[in-house]
Amino acid sequence: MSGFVEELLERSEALKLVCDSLGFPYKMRTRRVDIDNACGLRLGKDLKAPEPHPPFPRSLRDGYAVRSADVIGASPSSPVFLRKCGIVPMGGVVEEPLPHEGAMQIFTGGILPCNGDAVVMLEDTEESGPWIEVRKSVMPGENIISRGEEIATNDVIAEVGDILDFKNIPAACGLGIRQIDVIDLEIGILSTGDEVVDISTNPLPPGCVRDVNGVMLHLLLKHYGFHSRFLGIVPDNFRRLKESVENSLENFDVIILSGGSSVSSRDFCYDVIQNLGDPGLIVRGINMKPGKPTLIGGINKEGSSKLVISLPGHPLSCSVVARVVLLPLLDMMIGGTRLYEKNFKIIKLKCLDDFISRSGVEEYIPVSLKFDGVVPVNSKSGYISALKRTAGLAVLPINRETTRKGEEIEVILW
Ligand SMILES: Nc1nc2c(c(=O)[nH]1)N[C@H]1C(S)=C(S)[C@@H](COP(=O)(O)OP(=O)(O)OC[C@H]3O[C@@H](n4cnc5c(N)ncnc54)[C@H](O)[C@@H]3O)O[C@H]1N2
Ligand code: MOO
Repeated sequence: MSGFVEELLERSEALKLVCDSLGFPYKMRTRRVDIDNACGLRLGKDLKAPEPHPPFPRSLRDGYAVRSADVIGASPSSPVFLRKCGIVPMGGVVEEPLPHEGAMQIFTGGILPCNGDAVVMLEDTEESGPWIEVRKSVMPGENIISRGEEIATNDVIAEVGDILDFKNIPAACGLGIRQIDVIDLEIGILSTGDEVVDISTNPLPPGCVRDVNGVMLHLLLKHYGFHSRFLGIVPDNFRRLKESVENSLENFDVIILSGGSSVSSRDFCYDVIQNLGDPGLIVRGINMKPGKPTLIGGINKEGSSKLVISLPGHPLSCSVVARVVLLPLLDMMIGGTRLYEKNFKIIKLKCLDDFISRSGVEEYIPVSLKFDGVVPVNSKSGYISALKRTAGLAVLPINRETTRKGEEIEVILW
């Protein structure tokens, strides 16, 4: 039994204390994967462009490559005549430079011939025998994209800790990258509680609950780019829990527990984390609602540190603490405060209803998103389906009571 907690840390104080105690950010292990298998993983090293993009100046239009100086002043009433001199083949290059007062036919995406610095669009021209009548002037660089204009060699196209997905993988592919170093972080999940049974249990014995938290944590981590392994359900027994956590720490960098973090005679997470070794328990309780019984600790072992975090058993509370405490810690572990701030985006939205809270504790209220603002989601910490109606969490600061309809509120999006 862990006894009652009088002094609770604020969430931000708790995060800082854990970072300092466990020496975040870590020098992370990485593993190399084919880019085809990288989606949904976290980048382990800054991804640098091996070549510029585009690697050559390309036309953005169908038309004629020209020297812009040759078509100064061209207009429908005063066209300029250029000599037609060949076609730029798609997927190939022309060796001959564009001569003075020459126009070379080019298609969208074609490589600009040497000496050409702009493209006149087809509709601003007329072909007449060996001549191209140009009816519009172009500026240098008009209708083209120059070599390296978007990405120069060695530009960082994604940073350590970024989730690899549809936003950055296509650019990496466009630059010829075939393999990517991703973060190699081993995360284990343990559910605790005599009443918690495997999700395959049917029918459910009276007094039992199927393990919602184990599944939720695994999927939530996956959604945010972390691979985890579910390690089973441990009964409310100090010796069994201690053994499970200690054995798991042999192979995992992070152990996430859920349940058994509160103050009853059946809650053993406190004692287990306290007895881990150095530093053991770092945070005992956070001044937030839900999430008060959150415990955070760790162990410094053979030059590397490991994190153990115990989340509240109630499923909705567990997911809220996972979002606002666990994920920030993982971000800080792999990429420091920079990555945490990048991923912990808070936006201000209009309340379409009153948000009732009490002063003295930071509250996180699940919200659903409407066209012009947010409304609180009707939920209790023991609910298991509230998340599906939840677009984010409204943050009611410690010193704030009710926020009224029409006022702005800060929201962390899922
Ligand atoms: N006297 C007090 N009682 C409670 C306090 C308190 O301050 N004083 N805090 C309450 C709060 S807040 C929370 S949150 C819970 C957290 O307690 P635990 O972390 O010890 O969680 P348990 O008691 O083990 O479980 C709570 C609840 O959640 C169910 N549960 C647990 N694990 C799972 C799982 N993997 N999947 C689905 N459901 C799970 C469990 O059966 C309980 O119903 O304590 C309050 N009490
Ligand atoms: O803190 Mo409990 O986590 O409010 O439901």
